[in-house]
Amino acid sequence: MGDDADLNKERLELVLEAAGLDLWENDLVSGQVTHKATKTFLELGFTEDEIVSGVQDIFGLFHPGDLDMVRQAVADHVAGVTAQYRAEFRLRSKAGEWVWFANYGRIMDRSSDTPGKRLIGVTFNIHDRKQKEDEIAHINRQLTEQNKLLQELNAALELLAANDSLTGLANRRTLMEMGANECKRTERFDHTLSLMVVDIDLFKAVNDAWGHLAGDRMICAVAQACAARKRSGVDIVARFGGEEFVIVLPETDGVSALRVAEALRQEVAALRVSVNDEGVSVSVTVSIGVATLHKGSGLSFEELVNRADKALYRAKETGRNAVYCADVQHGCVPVVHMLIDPGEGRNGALLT
Ligand SMILES: Nc1nc2c(ncn2[C@@H]2O[C@H](COP(=O)(O)OP(=O)(O)OP(=O)(O)O)[C@@H](O)[C@H]2O)c(=O)[nH]1
Repeated sequence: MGDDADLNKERLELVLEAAGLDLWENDLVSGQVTHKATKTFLELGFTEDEIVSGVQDIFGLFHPGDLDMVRQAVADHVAGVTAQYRAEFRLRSKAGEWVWFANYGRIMDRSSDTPGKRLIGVTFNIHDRKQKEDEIAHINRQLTEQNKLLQELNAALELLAANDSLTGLANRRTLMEMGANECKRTERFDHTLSLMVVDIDLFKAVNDAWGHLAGDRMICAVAQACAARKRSGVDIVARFGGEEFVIVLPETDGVSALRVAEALRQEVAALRVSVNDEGVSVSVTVSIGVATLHKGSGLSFEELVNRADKALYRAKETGRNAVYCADVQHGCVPVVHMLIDPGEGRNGALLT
């Protein structure tokens, strides 16, 4: 029998050693360590003589941030809440460094009057694993931050790719894409679509007289006036080229578009644009060409822009600061009707 016990003890020691486990036993009732976790203490840099023999003394080696969790894990197991006692924690080495260990244990006398007299378990070093977990967590945090940065960069790039950098309006590429979609909607749902091409009059003279910066200010001022007309989520306001803008007005017939264009023309004509920092400001006017698309016209968005452009040229030819309309329904018949306020002579001309 004694031989068997010795053999079993040897076998157990071999298994524990091979698995890197350190056996311990605590008497929770007396608070005494009844089998010391020698290997663990040696790993922590203590000598065998320095190994403490009170459970509270061992708790004194625990990291303050882990202690409550460990106590709770023991209490839960003693109370029968958990089938095993498990905990991961840091112990202070003799040199003062924190080393990660794990405990796995069980009350062996649960059915006795004083359960907790024999809490037996093993301790094993998990420092490398924890360090790797920390490294992975650190890398994950970095990746998350980098992803966030990439998303922000992508959003900024998308904005740059879609918008004009001077005015912030949609750029020509965005206009052509969105405009083509609006044309498809017109065909499919029989919605009337109007479009204006807005061009600053005699803009070169502003550049020549006051410099390009002043020209840029004028472009921005007119861009703002165009954007102010925009029905949010409906209209498209774009910078088409240098001093030329396009406004797409879905669900808008020719007469309504002419009214919008005329209001914009008047609003711009009332503007004063500051051309230097000395307080000098100049007036500005625009010529506007309007074209309207109806279902069945078969026109592409580009063709619609060209029509509005032709009306714009007419406005320029007749003296500028004017609104002209190309009636798409009737093709390119060169007939001019005065549509709005014929008394003024310049505005609201219908060009077919
Ligand atoms: N400041 C500035 N000027 C620009 C920009 N893009 C184009 N231009 C200038 O705009 C001027 C356009 O001149 P024109 O096409 O002759 O037109 P205009 O002087 O407005 O004459 P009309 O259109 O006939 O009334 C050119 O001198 C371009 O160099 C820009 O982004 N900023």
